[in-house]
Amino acid sequence: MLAFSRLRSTITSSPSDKVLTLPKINQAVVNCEYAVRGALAIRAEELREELASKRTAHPFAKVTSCNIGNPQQLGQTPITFFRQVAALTEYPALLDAPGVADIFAPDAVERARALLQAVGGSVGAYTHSQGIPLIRQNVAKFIEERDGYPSDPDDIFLTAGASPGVQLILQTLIAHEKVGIMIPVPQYPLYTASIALFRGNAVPYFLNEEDTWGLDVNELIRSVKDARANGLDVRALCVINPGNPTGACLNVDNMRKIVELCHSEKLVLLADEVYQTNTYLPSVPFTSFKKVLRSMGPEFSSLELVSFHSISKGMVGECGRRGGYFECVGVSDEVKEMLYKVASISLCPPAQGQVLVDLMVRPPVKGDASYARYKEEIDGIYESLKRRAARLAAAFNALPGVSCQPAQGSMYLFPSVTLPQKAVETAKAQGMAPDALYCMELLNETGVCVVPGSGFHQKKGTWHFRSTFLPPEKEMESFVARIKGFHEGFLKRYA
Ligand SMILES: Cc1ncc(COP(=O)(O)O)c(CN[C@@H]2CONC2=O)c1O
Repeated sequence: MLAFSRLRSTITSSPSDKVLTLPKINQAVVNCEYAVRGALAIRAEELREELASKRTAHPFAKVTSCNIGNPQQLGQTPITFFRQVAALTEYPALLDAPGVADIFAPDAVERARALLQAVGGSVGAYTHSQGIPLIRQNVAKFIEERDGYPSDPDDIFLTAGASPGVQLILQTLIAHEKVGIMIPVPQYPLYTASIALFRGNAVPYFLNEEDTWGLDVNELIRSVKDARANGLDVRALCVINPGNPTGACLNVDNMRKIVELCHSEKLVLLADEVYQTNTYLPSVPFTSFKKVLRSMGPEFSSLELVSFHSISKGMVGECGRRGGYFECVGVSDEVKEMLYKVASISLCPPAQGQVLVDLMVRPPVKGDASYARYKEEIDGIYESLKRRAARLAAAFNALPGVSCQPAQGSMYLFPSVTLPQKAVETAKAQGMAPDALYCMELLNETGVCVVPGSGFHQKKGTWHFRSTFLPPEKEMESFVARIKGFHEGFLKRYA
């Protein structure tokens, strides 16, 4: 992939001949930013190309992408049952081929037949724009069994990952340029990028690092009142639980207060719950906002809640397949029809992504032929994530000037780093954030790609970086040693 800077320099015709020039295109496109795949990721790709072509020597043999929660890029094995079903739906001739039983489990063959029937015979066909009805029914059943409250398949929209679902809701909410959407700081930049793209206003509320990145409802009240006092039409509150980049998990009492606030301030609650199975502390298990909302009784039933989920995270990690859903409750039928209309412009979410959503919400159960292997694989990935989270947090905390909250959930650590004044000044002279300088030098020296905290927004005067804890366990010690060596060298260089 050509880095954008190099690509731009190859265009030779004069800008006046062109329509597609930066000054002329939609400035919302120019202004939006998505740090997870920003300058660091572009540089990482350049380094990958240089290593592959052996054009340039580097003090490392490979680039380790810890900038993105992409488990299978770092060696995580896909779940066997999921891939067996996907393979059979992709090539139905296998279903009746001789010897099929020697390779595929009987319940995989059975599920593939059922899914092929549900998609009308081929995963190559367009599906219903809201998603295959059978799969939406299974999602609703999953939600009911998880929460203990009814879920309606007509409230479920299957999507090409959670991202397009989030963007559809934000686009629908941002009716004019004074609309405000409350987002956590630090936040996952899908939100700030999309709000900018749709010309809305990000209304920050600050998470409390000293309280393991807790969400103080008084800060929410301050945020919404300040924004409204400044003339913004604040319409929604986005909560990421478990958090990205912080990994923080909300407790039920905190969630009840958030629901009460949304109800009293007439805010749509956007609950991003893509990491709902990535929780590592028994003291803070995952509870959905849907369950909390319904448990609070009919007084709150009018609250508009949109909850997002994805096949990209958890122990599934099927990011590239593009599957997910959102459930919208308390939303009027006429607005749901508008959501359907916009969804239908893109025709349908990927059929194979929908297949994986079905498998995620309806995995093998006790007594199924594939259950033992499925459980062993899921538990193995889960326990390994827990160990890696703890190991890397301890390694970061052992670095001078670094403080890292434990990962209660998700796939990331977000340590704060105290940077020498000389580094701060050097960064500013180079027109970059100090933590971006730190991350770029880390990448160039070790091949480890992380994301600077400035890409997630952070409290003024603090510097952070976000790293996944996804490197394979067998590489973790060398990974930690590389970061430790760099960090000590960086402090010496800028002492
Ligand atoms: C909180 C959150 N919401 C939504 C998404 C979108 O996921 P899908 O569109 O794939 O369903 C992500 C992806 N996480 C990004 C991608 O990897 N690292 C990140 O921070 C996320 O972290």
